[in-house]
Amino acid sequence: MVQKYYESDADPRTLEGRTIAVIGYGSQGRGQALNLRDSGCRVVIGLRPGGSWQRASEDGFEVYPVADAVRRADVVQILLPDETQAAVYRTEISPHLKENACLMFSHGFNIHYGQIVPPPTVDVIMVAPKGPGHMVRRTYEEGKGVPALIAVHQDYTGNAHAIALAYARGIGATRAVVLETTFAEETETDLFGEQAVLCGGVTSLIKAGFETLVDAGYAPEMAYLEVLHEMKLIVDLIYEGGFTKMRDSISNTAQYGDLTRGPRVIGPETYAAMQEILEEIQNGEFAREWMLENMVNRPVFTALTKADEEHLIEQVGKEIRGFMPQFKK
Ligand SMILES: NC(=O)c1ccc[n+]([C@@H]2O[C@H](COP(=O)([O-])OP(=O)(O)OC[C@H]3O[C@@H](n4cnc5c(N)ncnc54)[C@H](O)[C@@H]3O)[C@@H](O)[C@H]2O)c1
Ligand SMILES: CC(C)(O)[C@@H](O)C(=O)O
Ligand SMILES: [Mg+2]
Ligand SMILES: [Mg+2]
Repeated sequence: MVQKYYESDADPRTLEGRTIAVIGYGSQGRGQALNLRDSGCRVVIGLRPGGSWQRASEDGFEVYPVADAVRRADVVQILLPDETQAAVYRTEISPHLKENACLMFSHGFNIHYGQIVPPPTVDVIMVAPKGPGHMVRRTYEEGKGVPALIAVHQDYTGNAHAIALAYARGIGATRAVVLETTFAEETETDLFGEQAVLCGGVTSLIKAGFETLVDAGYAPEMAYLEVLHEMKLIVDLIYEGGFTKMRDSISNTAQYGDLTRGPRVIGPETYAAMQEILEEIQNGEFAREWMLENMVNRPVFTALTKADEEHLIEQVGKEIRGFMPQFKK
């Protein structure tokens, strides 16, 4: 069984007197930094001038160029985009890391695929929230937490595990649950989850349902409510109580259709595709493709993003959400 940790397993005193430099102030950087500060930790932010700098200052943080933040820090949490971490690490982080410092990640990509090789004189750990950064913050503000994974890649000081647990507590994760893992397991399962199920799988499923209804002559607004808007309401029930709770809430007609038709949509072809996607992650092919895509200025990433932004479902969604009070800021 996987090792699980809760609030009482983490000692917040482990981080007392230590300065945490959060490098990057985007989705995870902002969420984690604000939670850590509210949990009593000393946090500074490392950034390049521009974009997020002003936001971090407005939120009341001391913001420094990356190298200066690293020089001040006992714990360096790298929350830059995965594809820029190695370059920034080489030029602005590695030369300034203190001996005995703790280098941290929220995703194992750069360590697992050998893009960053830290010196032996630092701890290397991961605290990876299992949720988007905005939810890491929102859930903490509600007094709850988003679960996280922790892993130790290198334990130079003998303190690496205690720091990971204390950090996980600082961002609110021990209010939910923290699981022990390895960099390899986190990297491979995280990439698989986002590609095949959470992001790639779900958006492709929604799009396929929407296009099928619209192509058959049904109103796009109807199709939107049916396959996108209601998705959240159904998933909320699954989230709260598994398939059983969701099926308790839907009609018997829906449940019979679910049980008999679902496997026709996600059939052997999908299982085979999932297997292939997992193998590309395990053998490094996806990582290589993503790194090369970045070297040539991301033509595929940009074109596919634009095509989806222009999809009818996005236009209809924007209009429909505009009428609904729950989406008004
Ligand atoms: N987005 C998520 O919810 C999520 C969830 C779990 C793990 N992660 C991991 O967290 C890490 C951060 O991802 P993110 O989605 O929060 O990133 P992001 O793109 O939202 O934010 C990146 C931040 O880094 C800054 N930045 C970019 N290039 C920089 C440079 N050269 N120098 C200095 N600052 C620079 C940006 O201004 C921004 O503040 C990644 O390892 C990712 O895999 C993300
Ligand atoms: C939020 C996700 C998808 O779970 C994360 O893994 C990411 O890469 O953004
Ligand atoms: Mg993830
Ligand atoms: Mg991910």
